[in-house]
Amino acid sequence: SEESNIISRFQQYLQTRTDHPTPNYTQSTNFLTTQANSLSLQSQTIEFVSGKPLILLKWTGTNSNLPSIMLYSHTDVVPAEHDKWDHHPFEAHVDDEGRIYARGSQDMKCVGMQYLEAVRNLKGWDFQPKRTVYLVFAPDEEVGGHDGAEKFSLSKVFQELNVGVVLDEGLASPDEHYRAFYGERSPWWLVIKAVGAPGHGSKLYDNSAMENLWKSIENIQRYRASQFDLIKAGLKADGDVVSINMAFLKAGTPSPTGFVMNLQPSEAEAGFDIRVPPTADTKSLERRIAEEWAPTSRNMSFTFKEKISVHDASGKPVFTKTDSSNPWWALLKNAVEEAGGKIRKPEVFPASTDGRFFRNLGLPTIGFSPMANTPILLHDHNEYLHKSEYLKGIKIYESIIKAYASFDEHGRDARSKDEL
Ligand SMILES: CSCC[C@H](NC=O)C(=O)O
Ligand SMILES: [Zn+2]
Ligand SMILES: [Zn+2]
Repeated sequence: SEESNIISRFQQYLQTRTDHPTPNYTQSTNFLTTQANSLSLQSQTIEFVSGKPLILLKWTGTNSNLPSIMLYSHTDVVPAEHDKWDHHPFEAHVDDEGRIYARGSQDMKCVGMQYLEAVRNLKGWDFQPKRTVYLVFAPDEEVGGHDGAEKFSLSKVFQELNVGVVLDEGLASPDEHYRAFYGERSPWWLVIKAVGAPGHGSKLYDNSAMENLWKSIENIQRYRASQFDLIKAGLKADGDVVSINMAFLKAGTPSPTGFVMNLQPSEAEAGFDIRVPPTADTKSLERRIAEEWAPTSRNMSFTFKEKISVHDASGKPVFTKTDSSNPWWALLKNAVEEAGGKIRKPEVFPASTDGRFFRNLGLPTIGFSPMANTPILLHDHNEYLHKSEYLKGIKIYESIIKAYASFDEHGRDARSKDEL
């Protein structure tokens, strides 16, 4: 039946082994270009970095002067610990309830495939887009996007697409409302290091490396709790506070049986994943890091493994407007509603997506993955998406693509008057 063909195509994509650390992009590229050919979409494979292909598909609009629509997704997925799953993460097993289990079923092979299925249906109904629609399948997102989306966003190829609006990934929603994202927090990956005099494990003295680091961790923990309390009290959403979590601790003097127990080490280090909302007071956070978390007065220093600015080149916080200055937001919301979906108030994405590279250019970019009634399982064991939600999502994209591709005002110029 038609439905089983749709599910089987999704399974085939899920079965491509694009998991890190060694994604097989040859497999995914072959699959996607076969799909593109079956839909008579022009396809191009571009390697900004050798071995990391980006697939660009084009559905030409009747009015190609209008800025185009870019339907963006990444092809790579995070690793999966096979033995901790109920079903093999790359088999795409469908259980009796209709849940499709696979790494990438939520993040975000669902979205990439739903774009294709929606285009297939629209073509079948002879829908003619006014705007050109591009489908982009990019590599490298899960490891930072520098060899995929970033190079693409800065390329001549991209410039020539004259993109007016970008759709990228969002998150599943446990309730019946879809979620959409107009911005995202920026990762600051902080490493703090303490040094101090070594000494006998029995001795109480000031200024050991461990003590110096410990004081920082205590301070960081208090700050973390203050941010988390805002969420717990219902005052702020996940994406609206600064999150900070310890990623590693590195200290101690190794011995054949573990660590030397009666020696206080002369160096100690800890790493933190900090996420900073677009409108955060970054100056005060930087001051906090330098003066409280890694003060030189306590023999400490710090470096960033990653520090993505929350600001654009002109110093303004990066986010996409969702007021009347951005017609793409209202078009999306209405299109989702017309297809029978409900959409929540737009939010700040708590982690990072490739969408940031396009938002940084000033392009309206909305993060959206149509998965309602679904637990958030991205990067988790037993990631799954229910068949019926997947199929519903295709209808949602048909509606969005129809609305976007038919919109014939010069949307890009209407986007944010104070930026022009
Ligand atoms: C700095 S790029 C990191 C990208 C990654 N994205 C999805 O999980 C994240 O950790 O948010
Ligand atoms: Zn993703
Ligand atoms: Zn991811």
